[in-house]
Amino acid sequence: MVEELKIENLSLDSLKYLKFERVGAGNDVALITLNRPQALNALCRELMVELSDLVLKIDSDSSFKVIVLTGSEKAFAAGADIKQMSELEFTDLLTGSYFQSWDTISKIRKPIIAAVNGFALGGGTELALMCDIVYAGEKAIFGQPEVTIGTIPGLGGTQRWPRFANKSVAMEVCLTGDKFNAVEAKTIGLVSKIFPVAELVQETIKLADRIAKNSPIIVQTVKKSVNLAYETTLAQGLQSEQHLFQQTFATNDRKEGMKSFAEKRQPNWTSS
Ligand SMILES: C/C=C/C(=O)SCCNC(=O)CCNC(=O)[C@H](O)C(C)(C)COP(=O)(O)OP(=O)(O)OC[C@H]1O[C@@H](n2cnc3c(N)ncnc32)[C@H](O)[C@@H]1OP(=O)(O)O
Repeated sequence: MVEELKIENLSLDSLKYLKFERVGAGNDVALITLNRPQALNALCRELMVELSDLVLKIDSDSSFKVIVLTGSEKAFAAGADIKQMSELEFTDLLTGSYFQSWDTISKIRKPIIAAVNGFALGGGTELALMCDIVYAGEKAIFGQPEVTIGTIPGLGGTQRWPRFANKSVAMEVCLTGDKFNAVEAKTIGLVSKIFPVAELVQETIKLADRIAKNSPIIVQTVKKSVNLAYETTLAQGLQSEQHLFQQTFATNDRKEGMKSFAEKRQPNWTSS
C-alpha cells in the first residue's frame, strides 16, 4: 500500500507568503490565505511556488476535502509582481521557470473555492478564474489591467474569459483593462455569490462544508466531468460524462448513497 502524504508531516512554519488553517464543521477544509500585505498580495514567483507546493500537498492528503483560497479584506491579489516582472527579459521567460507552477490550481482534483475581497487584478483575477467557484465580498474589484502596462494576461485570462463570459465581454475586459466590481462580476458570470466583506470567508467555508458532506471520490468525479465541458466538444463531453457516470457504479459510495436513501438515513462515505 502506498503511504499517504499527510500535511501534518510537512513543515508549515516555513510558509512565508501564505497562512494555512484546517477549518470547517468536519475539520476537513483547508483554508489558504495569501499573506503578503505590504504588496497587496502581489504574486511574486516565490509566493506562487509556495502556493503550488501547498495545494499539491493538500490535494494528496485525504483528510482534506475542499480548499478555500482567500486574501485580505484589502486585496485578494493585486496581480503578478510588476516590480519582479520588470526585471525579466524575453529569454528569462522562454528558458526559465518563472511561470512554471502558476497553473497548478487548475490541475488539482479537489474542489477549490476563491473567496475574493478587495483587489483581484491581473493575475489575481486569473487566479480566481482557475478556481472552481468564486465567492466575492461586496467591495471586490476585478480586472485585467495587463494591457495598460504593456503586456497581456498570461495566466489564462485571454483563454478562460471567453469560456466564462461571451466574446464581447472577454474582449472588453482584456482590451480596456477596466476594473469592475462584484455586482458586475456576478452579472458576467465570474462570481456566483456576493457577501458582506466581513462575512465572506465564513460563508465560503459554509459552502465548502456543504461540498465536503458528499463523497470525496464522487465530488472529484463531478469536478472532472464539469471541467471537461471547457476542454471538449459537446459530443465528446457527453460521451466522457457517460463513462464517468458508469464509473461511479464501480464505487462503494455509489452503492452506499443509494442504499442510504432507501433506508432513510445519512450515508456513511468511505471514498472507495
Ligand atoms: C501574467 C500576469 C500579469 C499581471 O498580473 S500584471 C499586474 C496586474 N495588476 C496591476 O496592474 C495592479 C497593480 N496595482 C495597482 O494598480 C494598485 O496597487 C491598486 C489599485 C491595486 C491599489 O492601489 P493603492 O491602494 O493606492 O495601493 P498601492 O500604494 O498602489 O500599493 C501598495 C503597495 O503594493 C505594491 N503593489 C501593488 N500591486 C502590485 C503589483 N502587482 N506588483 C508589485 N507591487 C504591487 C505597491 O507598489 C505598493 O508598494 P510600495 O508601498 O512599496 O510602494
